[in-house]
Amino acid sequence: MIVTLTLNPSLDRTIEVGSLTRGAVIRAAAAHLDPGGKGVNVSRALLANQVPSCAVVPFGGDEGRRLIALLSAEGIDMVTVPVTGPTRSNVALAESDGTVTKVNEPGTALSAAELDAVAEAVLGAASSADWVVASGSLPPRVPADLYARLCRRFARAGILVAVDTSGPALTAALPAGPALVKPNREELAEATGMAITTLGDAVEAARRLRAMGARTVLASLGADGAVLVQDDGVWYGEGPVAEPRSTVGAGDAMLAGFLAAGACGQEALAEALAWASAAVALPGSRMPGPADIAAVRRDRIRTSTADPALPLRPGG
Ligand SMILES: Nc1ncnc2c1ncn2[C@@H]1O[C@H](COP(=O)(O)OP(=O)(O)O)[C@@H](O)[C@H]1O
Ligand SMILES: O=P(O)(O)OC[C@H]1O[C@](O)(COP(=O)(O)O)[C@@H](O)[C@@H]1O
Repeated sequence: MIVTLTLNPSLDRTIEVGSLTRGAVIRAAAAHLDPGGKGVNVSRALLANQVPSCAVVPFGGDEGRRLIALLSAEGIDMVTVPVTGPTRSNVALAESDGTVTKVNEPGTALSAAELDAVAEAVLGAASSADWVVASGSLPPRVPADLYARLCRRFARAGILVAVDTSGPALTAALPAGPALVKPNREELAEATGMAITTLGDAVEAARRLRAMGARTVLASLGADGAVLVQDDGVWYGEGPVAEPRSTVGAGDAMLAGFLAAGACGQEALAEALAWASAAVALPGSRMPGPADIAAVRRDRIRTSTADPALPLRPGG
């Protein structure tokens, strides 16, 4: 069973537009409201594919009640923790060329008592877990080493921890030896101080995260795919998507697919890419189900040992 912890969940509004012009009034082509936050999305993707998961979700205010209602409607198994501050809302502007601009609110601070209540909830839920996924940003004033403390606590219980976050929370978690980290290209560059312009740079940066303590690194590279670096090898893969609809949640779908496939080796990377490609073809942050994943052309998903010279798309 896979427990997810989302300390900073969100209501995710994805607004589809033709293209963005700053200062203009733009008529949206479509809009979607989804439950969100990275760990929540991992549980949503797992549920959509009948993989047992339990989401630990702090929630507050009318926004938080709306979030819980949306998750209940999807049938998510969850442990909810009421908190004082309102749950945040994030906005993603998805352009027709596949570009997504995200505006993520910081969220509201958790009191020490609320943080203890969340920790108790995740410790309780994790008693029968194989994995705990600590995913997403930390709310304001939550200590940056929180994920590190969870990693150490669960390591003592023999529970594997996956961390998907950024900035100081990621840097602080690495020495605690997380079993798996899932940085995107920007987070990989930020954590290592490297410029990531080729696949070789991504592999080297992932190797540096392993040297800092992570056991397995699944680094996602947007449209360029992903690279997997672990004890027994380095693999690269990509899953082209003919018409990208929304990339919001793609990384979370990737992480869910990787865990669902055993979190090790080339086959798990291929499955992760299939889940991510399926997510990108869906609107908003809708998580792909078996039919969406089956529709992904597996012949177009190529995994191989990494070619360091392969250039990545500019910017990324
Ligand atoms: N434009 C795209 N075309 C095809 N696949 C994509 C695209 N954007 C993202 N993906 C897939 O989703 C995965 C995660 O996307 P990425 O943006 O790297 O992570 P995150 O969502 O965590 O920031 C990528 O590794 C890739 O497999
Ligand atoms: O697009 P990604 O990186 O997979 O993350 C999707 C989720 O992350 C969020 O953007 C929140 O990210 P943060 O927790 O890092 O602020 C949610 O709005 C969304 O549900």
